[in-house]
Amino acid sequence: MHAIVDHIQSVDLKAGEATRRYLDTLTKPPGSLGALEDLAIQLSAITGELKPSVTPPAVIVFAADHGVAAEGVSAFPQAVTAQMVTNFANGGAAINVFARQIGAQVEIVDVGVASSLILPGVTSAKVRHGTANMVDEDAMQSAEAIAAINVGVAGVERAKKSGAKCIIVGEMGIANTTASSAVLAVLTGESVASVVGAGTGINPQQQTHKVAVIERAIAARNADPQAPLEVLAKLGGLEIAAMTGAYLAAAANQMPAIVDGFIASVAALIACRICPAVRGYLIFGHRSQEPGHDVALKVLEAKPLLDMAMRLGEGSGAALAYPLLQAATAMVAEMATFADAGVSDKAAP
Ligand SMILES: Cc1cc2ncn([C@H]3O[C@H](COP(=O)(O)O)[C@@H](O)[C@H]3O)c2cc1C
Ligand SMILES: O=C(O)c1cccnc1
Repeated sequence: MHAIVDHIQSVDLKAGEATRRYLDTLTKPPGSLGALEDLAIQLSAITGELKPSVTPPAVIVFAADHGVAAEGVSAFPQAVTAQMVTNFANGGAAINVFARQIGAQVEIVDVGVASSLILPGVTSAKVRHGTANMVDEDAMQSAEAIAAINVGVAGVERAKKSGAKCIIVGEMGIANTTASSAVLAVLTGESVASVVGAGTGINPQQQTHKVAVIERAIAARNADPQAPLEVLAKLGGLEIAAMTGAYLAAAANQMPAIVDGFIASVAALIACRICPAVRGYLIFGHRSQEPGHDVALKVLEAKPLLDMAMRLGEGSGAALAYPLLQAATAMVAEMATFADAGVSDKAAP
């Protein structure tokens, strides 16, 4: 992990500025393409290029289980994680559909599913068979968290090698909104009640129980809020760690990463706490309905591209936002300038 962090440089603000100036030479009133222009500027800052390409994108879904599922914090049983991994491998999940729509390759990585099932089409990188129940003991050891981060780094490096120009990471792990809420509450100092939501669809009574479980775990683990790796190891998850590693690797390789919903944003926050320069490489795809997402977006000073009232995960909201990145790059690459098209520029005052 330390090796990858050493490779991360801040985004190239000069390249972004050059694109900002170029955008004003294109045949449109200055600034009229709004947030799409900001996106084009950010993509230039990330890649250092005036006319970068974000095609093809790659989707990597990290799957892992959570010991805290035993506390009854999800509407679904733990077995669903492994069952969904099979569904991903068969191409039947929402993320498979959206990935096909945007021409993305999909890699499914088992970084810590509890079951021992080995499936064709699933990359086996199991660090351990799910985390421990964070109410009783640390979710994982620091070395395991680092190993899971490295699984995420390796995933992005494989995607880059196969030609990917944009990274979308997703997750599957029953009870991972519980782990993410715990991590977020500790890292931000916000109350547990303000970050907890319904996840897969628990009722208000179950939600009160979920808050109590997280509060007990936070008190028992006593993680240092200034130590992101410690917070991740004690209260997080293996797939969350892998996503953190993926964002670090995207930044180290000057690749744009589209962040999905709540869980992805918590992983992104951990990456930014480990290395603040990562932030410039992140594009936030959508606003999830999970209430903690707004808290995470606020501390990351992020404005998501879409607001679709979604609360799925898997990378689904990031995949839906991807065509906007394509539009931003096509705008820069293909629009005529005032000079080229013989269109009169703004009248001099
Ligand atoms: C069939 C199914 C498919 C999913 N795909 C993503 N999630 C999402 O729901 C889970 C988090 O919610 P909680 O903390 O309440 O368990 C994660 O696996 C997340 O990716 C799913 C959940 C289910 C049930
Ligand atoms: O926004 C998310 O990432 C999310 C929300 C609910 C359940 N699973 C994921």
